[in-house]
Amino acid sequence: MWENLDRPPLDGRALTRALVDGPRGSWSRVDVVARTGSTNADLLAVADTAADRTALIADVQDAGRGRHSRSFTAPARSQVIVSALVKLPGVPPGSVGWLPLLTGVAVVDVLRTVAEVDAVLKWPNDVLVRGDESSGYAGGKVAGILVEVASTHPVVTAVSGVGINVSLTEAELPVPTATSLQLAGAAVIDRGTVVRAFLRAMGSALDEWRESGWDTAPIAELYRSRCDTLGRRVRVTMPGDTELVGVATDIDEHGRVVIVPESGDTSPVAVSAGDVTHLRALDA
Ligand SMILES: O=C(O)CCCC[C@@H]1SC[C@@H]2NC(=O)N[C@@H]21
Repeated sequence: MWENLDRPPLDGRALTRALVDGPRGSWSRVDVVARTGSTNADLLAVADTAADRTALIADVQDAGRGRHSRSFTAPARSQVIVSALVKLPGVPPGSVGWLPLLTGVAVVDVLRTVAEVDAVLKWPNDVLVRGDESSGYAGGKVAGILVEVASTHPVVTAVSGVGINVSLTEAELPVPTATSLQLAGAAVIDRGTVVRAFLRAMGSALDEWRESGWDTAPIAELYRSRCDTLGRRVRVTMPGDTELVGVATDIDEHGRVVIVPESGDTSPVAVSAGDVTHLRALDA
């Protein structure tokens, strides 16, 4: 299944032309490669010397990396695979954690406006398409984001990697809780169109963040209004496999999700890392 290259390739030249230089949200360099192991790993390897705003798009990725050391794989040419190397001179070290959330907002906005699907965020940065009872479509995770920090001195340098499921069929989904733009009935399932819109949106968001003097409050506001975790009953599995069940009430000023536990000590807990599962509300 993985070696089947029947799906159309990306037009690398057109992407580079459209994204390098020009107005707001542009990139210093955009490379499109036919095949690689991991676009995140490739950019991390050149992080010291590469320019700020270097993007790497892969037509096919063989060893994609996911959060918590998981793998991220799919059939050839069925996903948008893109990583962005950014340098954030003068950003307070504690604010770097907003980069994945800023990336998530850019992905959601592009999926809503270009693909016209009902995209939302599950904290911290899984992108879901909401289900639709009337059509029987169950929804699911359509995109994942992995931010890896290359260095913090002298300049914070990080790679933000995004994988979007574009044309996977039901049988090709890696897990039953995943979905793809095609399965969601998206208006656009052309990978070039989606990745181009994403890099423009991400570039503009980075411009605005830098111009604000790395103010995180506007990102927090954008993030909260797109975050489907808020107000829900959730289970959070934290590093070390400790679990917390309660209601997610806020995203705090550090980007942490605030949970009010439903049993034991019910004081709010701010969680900085973990896997969230959206649960059904308890019966009244
Ligand atoms: O959901 C997750 O666990 C995050 C997945 C992130 C996958 C992307 S695909 C482009 C970039 N290169 C990688 O190796 N990983 C990220």
